[in-house]
Amino acid sequence: MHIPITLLTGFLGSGKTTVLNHLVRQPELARTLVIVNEFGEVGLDHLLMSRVPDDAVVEMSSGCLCCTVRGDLVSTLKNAHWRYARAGERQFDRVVIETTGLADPAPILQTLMTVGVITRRYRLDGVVTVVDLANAAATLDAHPEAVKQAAVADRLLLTKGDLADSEARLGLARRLVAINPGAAQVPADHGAVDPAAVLGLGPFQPEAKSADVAHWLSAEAYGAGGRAGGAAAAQDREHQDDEAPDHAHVDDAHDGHTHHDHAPGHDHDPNRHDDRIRAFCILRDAPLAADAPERLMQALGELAGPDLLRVKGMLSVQGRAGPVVIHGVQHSLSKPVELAAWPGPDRRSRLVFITRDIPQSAIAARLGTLEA
Ligand SMILES: Nc1nc2c(ncn2[C@@H]2O[C@H](COP(=O)(O)OP(=O)(O)OP(=O)(O)O)[C@@H](O)[C@H]2O)c(=O)[nH]1
Repeated sequence: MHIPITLLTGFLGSGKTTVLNHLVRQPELARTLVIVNEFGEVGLDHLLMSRVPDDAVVEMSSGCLCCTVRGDLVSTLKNAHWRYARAGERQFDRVVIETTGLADPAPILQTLMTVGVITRRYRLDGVVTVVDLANAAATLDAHPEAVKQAAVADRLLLTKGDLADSEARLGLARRLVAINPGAAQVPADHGAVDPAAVLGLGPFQPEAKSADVAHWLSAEAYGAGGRAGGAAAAQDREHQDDEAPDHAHVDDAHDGHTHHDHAPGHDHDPNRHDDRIRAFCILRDAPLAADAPERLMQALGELAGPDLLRVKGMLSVQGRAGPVVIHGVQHSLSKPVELAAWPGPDRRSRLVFITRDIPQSAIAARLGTLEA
């Protein structure tokens, strides 16, 4: 069984360590290997995590995780089996990696998704991005990496709500919806968050209920929900060029804080990095041709690069009982995997994209006809 890895990323000083300190005290994370990237000489995070058993923390001080220590990350994960074992038995069942603030998450994700010694034993469970409500607006304006961190997230944890007024909180929630409509926004005041809100986010868990796959895809948050199949639904939808989506996909199951934000269009400042971000869903009503997954992966391979921030898809393919699931981050694409069952009656193929500067029309043209 593959060991799930959660990537905890977020803006500088946003509260990642505070979140992690809370999480590692929860019983659900009792058998978790925490890998912390330290930057500079003072192992502050390590001190803050003093209650984590020493052998569960790997401190890597050789530099920024995204650029210089991927080799360390690979060897740490490769060796973890025997290094964190007692009497020959591995002492952890999951991994959380905390990245340095403002690290570009893409190279780390690429490492986790594509390096053979990792993918043989581990699977990426989810990307959790911590967003500091007090400072995020300025951070998003100043740092394209911050926008990227929000765009690749499966879940957004909102910290420092106590330091932001309600207008600022709402404005930021809307802005994050525009960047990443599928990622639920969960408050994490002073790091307090339900482990269920950050674990089990991936689509490939054997024990997962099939409904979780739909949750993972969140196509409805991209404007693809609530419509029956049929010819009228066959057209592609793009909501993002000029408008923010209709509603935030906010995870109210785990935290009890529900915001159903209705997001109008956002201001258009050409200097804002997030104005280059587009989020859209491409739908296909009819089952796709048997070779569509391969053709799709080839087309996505040509599109893959720094501007393909995130793609997730659930495909209906002729001759397959369950949906075929794909996903990718920038340069890295997962292999298509067939799931045992559909999560519900909606059997349309759905592909959700978050891109930078790539319009839906360009993607649709590249994908071409995938139907039989
Ligand atoms: N008021 C308030 N402060 C918070 C909250 N969450 C975290 N903090 C504080 O924010 C500061 C930064 O938190 P850290 O957890 O160190 O942030 P980090 O993201 O790990 O920081 P770097 O690793 O340096 O990027 C600390 O002083 C925390 O106590 C919150 O919800 N409210």
